[in-house]
Amino acid sequence: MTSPTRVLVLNSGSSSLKYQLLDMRHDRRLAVGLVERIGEQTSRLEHTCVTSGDTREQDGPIADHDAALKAVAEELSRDGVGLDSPDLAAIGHRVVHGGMFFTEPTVIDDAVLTEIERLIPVAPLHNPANLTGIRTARSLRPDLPQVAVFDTAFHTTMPESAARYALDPRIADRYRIRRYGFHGTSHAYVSRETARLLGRDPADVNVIVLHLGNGASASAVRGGRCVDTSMGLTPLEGLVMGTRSGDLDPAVIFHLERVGGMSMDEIDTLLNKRSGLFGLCGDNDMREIRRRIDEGDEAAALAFDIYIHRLRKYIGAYCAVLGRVDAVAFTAGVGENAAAVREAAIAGLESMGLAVDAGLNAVRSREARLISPASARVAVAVVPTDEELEIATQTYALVGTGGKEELGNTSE
Ligand SMILES: Nc1ncnc2c1ncn2[C@@H]1O[C@H](COP(=O)(O)OP(=O)(O)O)[C@@H](O)[C@H]1O
Ligand SMILES: CC(=O)OP(=O)(O)O
Ligand SMILES: [Mg+2]
Repeated sequence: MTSPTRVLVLNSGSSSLKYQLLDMRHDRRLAVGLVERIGEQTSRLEHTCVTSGDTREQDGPIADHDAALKAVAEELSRDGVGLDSPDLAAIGHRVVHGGMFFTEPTVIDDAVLTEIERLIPVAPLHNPANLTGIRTARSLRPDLPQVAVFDTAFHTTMPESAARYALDPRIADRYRIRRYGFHGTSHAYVSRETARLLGRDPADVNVIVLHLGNGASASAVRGGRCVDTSMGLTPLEGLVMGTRSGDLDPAVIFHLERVGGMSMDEIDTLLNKRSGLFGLCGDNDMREIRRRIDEGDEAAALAFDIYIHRLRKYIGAYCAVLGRVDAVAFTAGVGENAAAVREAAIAGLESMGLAVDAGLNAVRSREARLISPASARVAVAVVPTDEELEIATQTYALVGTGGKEELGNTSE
């Protein structure tokens, strides 16, 4: 019997589940989909069978990630590519926090699950959802290798000068407090694709990657290795995000507790879920914010300005960290789609070799593309991320043909 060549990738977010089924041997996507607003009354599943081009939608409450994955499994079965298929080689899971321990994609066993669980306090929005996805997938196919691909892994190359906070190392080490960074799968993929777009070897290229989704982070990548990134111990540090504050004076927390009378849990919820763009203006979707700005809404305009100001500070900082910058790459929901964000982030930076061509910036496309004028010293690019493809590639490299025997896989 020929070896199975398909990989199912699960990217569980705090309230969403994105998934893709890929055939790695033939380099083909078979199915893609998304479950949104998990846990609310208005959940929605959108499933596309790529081979037939059919899209099916399902509206109605989906209680948790367990129910979401079971609904996805049913959709895949309807297309004849269910989880019971002998063609499935593995399931690859995005796991947000891998701490110090996981620097590589890892086949999941009970010990790995325990370690991911132990990291919940430093990724409270993400690791619980990732764990539910893994447990449900294991219950549906206990015989199949399940692989964890960690958001933190790409950032483990950061030098100590960037990874450490200015804290007494005895305290930092005891509590494993350091800057881990997140969205690493995306930063790795996008920095490599940017080099490819420039027709250069990733080892020779220095890139600033701006991953601007609901969560947002920037990274400085020198020759394919991360040397700094904006998220820290948890995904709260750095840029202004959809609902997260990003950087603030840590004394704000003391002040809210001592003067505002808030509990630590209330402050945690405030900073993670009710801050950022949402906290500033009541909306976390950049499309809605731009629409409100066009109607003259001042709160939306100020939220946009604060978002852009922080982003520009990180671009400047990472120019200094890298010394020589070859490209700035915009990616994820906002970075790929919001031309106004890209324009405002780069405006007036000609002295740093950065500029955006208005015509190129206005083009809408799913392809990686340059948006800087031909004369610019530094390339500015839009490079769509594909965390699922990257997770599938890493998963298949670990358990696909060759690795299978070693793992003692008995899926046939
Ligand atoms: N056409 C668009 N214009 C501006 N912003 C967009 C557009 N499409 C999506 N976005 C932004 O992208 C965000 C989602 O990005 P995404 O990378 O999918 O985030 P996540 O993976 O964190 O859920 C939305 O909240 C919205 O702000
Ligand atoms: C780590 C993180 O912030 O992830 P997301 O953008 O999916 O919330
Ligand atoms: Mg994302």
